[in-house]
Amino acid sequence: MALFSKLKDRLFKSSSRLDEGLAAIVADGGTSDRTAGEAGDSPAAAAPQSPPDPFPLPSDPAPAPTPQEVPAPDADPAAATAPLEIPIETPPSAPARAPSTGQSGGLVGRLFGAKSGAVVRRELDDEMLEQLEELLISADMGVDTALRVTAAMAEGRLGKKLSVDEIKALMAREVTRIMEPVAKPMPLYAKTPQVVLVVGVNGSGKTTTIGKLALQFKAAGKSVVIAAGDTFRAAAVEQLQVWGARAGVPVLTAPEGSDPASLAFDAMTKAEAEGADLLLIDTAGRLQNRADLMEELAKIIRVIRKKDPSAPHNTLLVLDATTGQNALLQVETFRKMADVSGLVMTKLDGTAKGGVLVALADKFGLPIHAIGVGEQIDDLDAFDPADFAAALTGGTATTGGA
Ligand SMILES: Nc1nc2c(ncn2[C@@H]2O[C@H](COP(=O)(O)OP(=O)(O)OP(=O)(O)O)[C@@H](O)[C@H]2O)c(=O)[nH]1
Repeated sequence: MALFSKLKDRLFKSSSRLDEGLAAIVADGGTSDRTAGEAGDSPAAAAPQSPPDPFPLPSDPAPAPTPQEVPAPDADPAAATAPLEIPIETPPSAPARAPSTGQSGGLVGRLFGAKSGAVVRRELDDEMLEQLEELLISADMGVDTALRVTAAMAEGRLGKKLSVDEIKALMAREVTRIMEPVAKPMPLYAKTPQVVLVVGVNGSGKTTTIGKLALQFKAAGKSVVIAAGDTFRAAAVEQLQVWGARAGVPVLTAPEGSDPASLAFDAMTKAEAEGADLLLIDTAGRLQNRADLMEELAKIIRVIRKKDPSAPHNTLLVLDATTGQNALLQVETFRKMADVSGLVMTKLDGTAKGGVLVALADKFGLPIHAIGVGEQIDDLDAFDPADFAAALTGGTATTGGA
């Protein structure tokens, strides 16, 4: 399945929450404008059961995101940050999903002109802005970011009448603006082996993400080695072996309970000897005992620097999007333990908390290298801000500068 359609389908929960909330906000004090050329009196025309797909995709499957080479003299940075070129047409003024109440003449039906062929618009005032803020906070965007987004939406528009679709498009544009600077694939360096330390709390999706990354790097022609650094949990090591086998990448393990730093050192030696391009090191994620974990990570870093003072070249923090605002705390905590260089957000499929990505981008500005949109090995996508914003808001894919 191509990237955007997957994201659009799977971020359904976030966008449906925003859809419903926006419909209610606009209905609260909005008035109908009958507009020429919009839905007519026929219920079939007014409340389409299958609205045209606002984001048609090319028939060819999209290629797996290709990691960016750094330094890459001929590389086009724009192409690198948006590895998938998906043509997006401007959708007609239809909601992303057919409003289920459209035929009943209920709230959403009225909004989308089910009976009257009219579009409901509401004047943008302070009260409406407050309601929009609350809606964004409920989608886990956080107070500060929600305020910033609504303030930008209001700029020059106070007193104007806006429809649900117009608000969605504005919202998507502001979200895109915030997200564009952080959409960066994980850089690849000329020096090998490139050491990638993968950190994050247990259950965030580290193992799965390492398997997915290994497959993508391998598909890009890189030789990859994985080190199972959570040596205290046999189950974690076994899982990583399963993912290594799926990706066709060797997984180096050490006896249960042995020193993870010593495994990391051995893995470096082996990766060097084998001329591997990348070494992905899994780590434990027991935040319950923060001091131990901090010491363990510090030791791994100390030891691999004996082999290569510039390592680790990337420290990826894997965050579970379903944890919502807690992801912000995890970033703060892991930044104290390691020099986090980028994020991978997992479980964006089926969460109503996708807004936390916007809060993360706004607060920390750390690159988002990839997003997990499912449990299968190919469910790791490059992060595309406009597609994300459209999927989150149910609005129109657009660029921040638009
Ligand atoms: N839906 C969905 N599930 C995911 C995604 N990424 C990981 N998971 C699931 O999340 C659960 C935990 O993933 P793991 O990769 O084992 O997480 P971990 O951080 O390695 O956890 P520990 O092994 O406990 O340290 C598994 O059931 C995965 O299938 C994703 O993008 N989407």
